[in-house]
Amino acid sequence: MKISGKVALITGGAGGLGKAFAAALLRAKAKAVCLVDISSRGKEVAEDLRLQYPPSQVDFYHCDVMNYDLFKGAFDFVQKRFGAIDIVCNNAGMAASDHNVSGSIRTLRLNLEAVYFGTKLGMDYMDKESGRGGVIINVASMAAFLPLMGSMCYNASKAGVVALTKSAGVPEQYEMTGVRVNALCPSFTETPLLDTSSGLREMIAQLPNHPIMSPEYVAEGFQQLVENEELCGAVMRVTPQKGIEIVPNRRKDRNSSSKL
Ligand SMILES: NC(=O)C1=CN([C@@H]2O[C@H](COP(=O)(O)OP(=O)(O)OC[C@H]3O[C@@H](n4cnc5c(N)ncnc54)[C@H](O)[C@@H]3O)[C@@H](O)[C@H]2O)C=CC1
Ligand SMILES: CCCCCC(=O)/C=C/C=C\C/C=C\C/C=C\CCCC(=O)O
Repeated sequence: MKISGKVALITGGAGGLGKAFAAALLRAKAKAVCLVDISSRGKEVAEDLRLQYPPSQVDFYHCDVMNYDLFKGAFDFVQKRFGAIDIVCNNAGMAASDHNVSGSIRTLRLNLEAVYFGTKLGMDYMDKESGRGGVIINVASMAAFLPLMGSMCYNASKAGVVALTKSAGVPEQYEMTGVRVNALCPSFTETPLLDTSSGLREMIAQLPNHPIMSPEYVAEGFQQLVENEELCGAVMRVTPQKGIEIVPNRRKDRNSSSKL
């Protein structure tokens, strides 16, 4: 998809990766980006991006994406204000250690359930019947493949996002909806999330060959998932070791006798 002139909605847009994704779209001349976030920091982030990237429009919509009705309100707001939605990025996320039961349950709800809400809403608003087609990028993590010790629910939520995205992005579905759905799986990236779990930075420092990536580098992968029309149901890894790569997809050929 050509980003120029398009309208995007990014959850967790006040955070490290969300801001970098918004900036990448704005550099590519998106018409408008709406940052959807539970943190009021989103107001300053939107103002900062607006000043950096005129004449694109940057809005902040305050909402908890774990509440379906409130999240739907964000879609209604963007649809009404700009007449269409083309790009949805389900990026809001959190982590909790296994010792923290309520935090772990909240992690599953935010990182997986809210991504389901955002994927469903993205399809409802962008499909060929009510919209003009579009693309949804769900932010998972390398933790979907290589579990981070001490955070079962974080790892499970991210593996769930990969499976959900593959299901939503099967070619048969795309033919009906005109909406591509892809997953982005970064390794450790320099954002405030790394400071929300005590001992995490020390744990990363002990991993061999695990430099922390910049959000701008991860945003290069994000932009490819948006722009490349070939990618649907795709899972992209972004790591300092192997760079930006698409995980081979065994179900790519819909005429293949094996659907596995
Ligand atoms: N930083 C890293 O090393 C990696 C991060 N990720 C994923 O990237 C995504 C973005 O994370 P970061 O930018 O790193 O973290 P961050 O903490 O900077 O940003 C997360 C944003 O989500 C927002 N948020 C939290 N709960 C919300 C809710 N209920 N409703 C709406 N917004 C909510 C926060 O206010 C924050 O602005 C997450 O899904 C995370 O799991 C994936 C791989 C690596
Ligand atoms: C190779 C896996 C890369 C995963 C990258 C990623 O998603 C990073 C997430 C950052 C923070 C949150 C994840 C889990 C933290 C929760 C608990 C860690 C407990 C640490 C401890 O001291 O036990």
